[in-house]
Amino acid sequence: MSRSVAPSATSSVGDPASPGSGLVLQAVYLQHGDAAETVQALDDVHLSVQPGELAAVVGPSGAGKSSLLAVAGGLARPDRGIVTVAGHDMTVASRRLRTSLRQRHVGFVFQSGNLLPALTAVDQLRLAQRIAPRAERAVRDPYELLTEVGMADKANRRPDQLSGGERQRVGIARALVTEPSVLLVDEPTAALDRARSHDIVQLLAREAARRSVAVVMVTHDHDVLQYCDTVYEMIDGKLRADK
Ligand SMILES: Nc1ncnc2c1ncn2[C@@H]1O[C@H](COP(=O)(O)OP(=O)(O)OP(=O)(O)O)[C@@H](O)[C@H]1O
Repeated sequence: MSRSVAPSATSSVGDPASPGSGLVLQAVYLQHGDAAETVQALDDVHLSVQPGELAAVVGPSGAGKSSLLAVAGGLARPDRGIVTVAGHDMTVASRRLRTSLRQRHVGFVFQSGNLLPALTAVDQLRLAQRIAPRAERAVRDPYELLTEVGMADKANRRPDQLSGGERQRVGIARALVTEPSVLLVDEPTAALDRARSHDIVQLLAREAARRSVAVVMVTHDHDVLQYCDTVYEMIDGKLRADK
């Protein structure tokens, strides 16, 4: 199965908002810059990603994809609009409350895994558990998760003893260890060859479905879109759906 990205006529996409589950963005605007020069990074963005769904976002450099992830994860506050994660408002004024909501409900996976060099794979997961809010700490057995992502036999290796694809697997397991409702994934295949890229995105699709996590993946890799439930294209801050 292969999919192509065909922009729709409007920038309003996704199923109707369903507060209480997954990720919902409604009429979200975000500007960067100052009075002298401003960039409309997000321009009336609507998006709804259900639990268990893997949604891909493609688009040219500077289109607003990272801004979308930042707003979805509560790292940035939009100028206008609504962002909810598992029914929780991520646009709340207090930075402290946003941080707490992010720790409880959002997981991030970065381009290169973003692992700590000195820690073994299993310790990366243990540390994530330790710094999570109390309620999320003991929810998953790190070894069980590493087994699930195919890394059981390398649980005691440090990042420099792992391949790029293996580091990415550990990064995914680490993001899932606190059982987030939403997983935000930035270019997970950028450093991988074709076969490893397919493995990683298939793993994301499987984990999204198995754990009922709403996953948003930013990617330039059109080759892996076949594993995604939905594909969106971002251009000049506007999000459009794949037909
Ligand atoms: N802190 C900032 N100050 C000013 N402009 C910014 C800032 N951050 C991002 N921008 C601008 O906002 C727009 C969207 O940037 P963003 O990083 O979201 O794009 P992107 O689609 O993720 O790009 P890439 O694929 O290159 O990572 C770009 O025009 C960028 O130059």
